[in-house]
Amino acid sequence: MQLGLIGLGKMGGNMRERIRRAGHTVVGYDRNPEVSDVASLAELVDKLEAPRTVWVMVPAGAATQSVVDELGDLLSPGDTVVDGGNSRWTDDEKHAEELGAKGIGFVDAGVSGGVWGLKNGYALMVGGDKEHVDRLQPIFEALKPEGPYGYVHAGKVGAGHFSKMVHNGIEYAMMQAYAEGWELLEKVESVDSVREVFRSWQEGTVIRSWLLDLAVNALDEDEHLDKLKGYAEDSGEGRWTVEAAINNAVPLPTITASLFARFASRQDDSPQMKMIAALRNQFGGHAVEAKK
Ligand SMILES: O=C(O)[C@H](O)[C@@H](O)[C@H](O)[C@H](O)COP(=O)(O)O
Repeated sequence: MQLGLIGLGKMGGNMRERIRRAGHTVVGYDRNPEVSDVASLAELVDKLEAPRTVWVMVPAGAATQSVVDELGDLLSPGDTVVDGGNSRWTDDEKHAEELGAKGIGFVDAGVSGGVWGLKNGYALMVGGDKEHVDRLQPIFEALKPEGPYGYVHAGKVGAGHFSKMVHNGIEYAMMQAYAEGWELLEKVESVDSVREVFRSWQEGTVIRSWLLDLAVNALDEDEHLDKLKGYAEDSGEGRWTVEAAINNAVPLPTITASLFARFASRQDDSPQMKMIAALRNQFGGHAVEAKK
């Protein structure tokens, strides 16, 4: 099958390789000419036979919107666009409507696997109409892991990205739980090597997981994580998970706390703890530490 693939960064570049290894033809476009197969989106569209399928793998938000807009002008009725980025699910309905008005199909695909996807495959959570999703089956087969799972047609447009968003919310909470356990173990003198405790958990325990394996990898590289600053960014999906929970009145205390822990990591000196120190001092005369 032929596929146009837009965005050849860490994810898209490896996906092009995995799809090619499965015997398909991929025409890739990236703003960086060194990795791009064609010079423009128009050339990419020209190189594909109708009905075309074009997979968008660029950052969520404005970048994805601008590519979808351009594709809406370049593609023809009967073609299909797939958004495989970490887009907000509410953008999917908009994109499906905008493209649908021109007779172009739209599929949203949540893609998980990170930099390991080329080797292990990418887990895919897909949303869209069956006719559009079915057309993409050969590509989904090429990308997904080899086992029986790792792919789901989760529902209508938006369901793929909504599922991936919740996956990422769970990812935040699991990482936070391992991180908290690690910090506590590091604190006590009775444990000789936290790394070896983590390693022992990789087999037989209730909490074994790929994230745990990756934590052991990280500790093998830097046993006490001395080389890192305790600072974590977020790309949006944790926030959207919490927003969706509020909109649906679903309690998500753990995922919400793990998102807020990242915000706290970006503060060198906590403004709210200043207020707490000030109030303890006001009502109880408790000592405060002066800023140096
Ligand atoms: O399943 C995955 O492969 C990851 O979740 C992937 O999608 C990415 O690493 C996250 O988007 C990072 O998200 P944050 O920047 O929000 O931690």
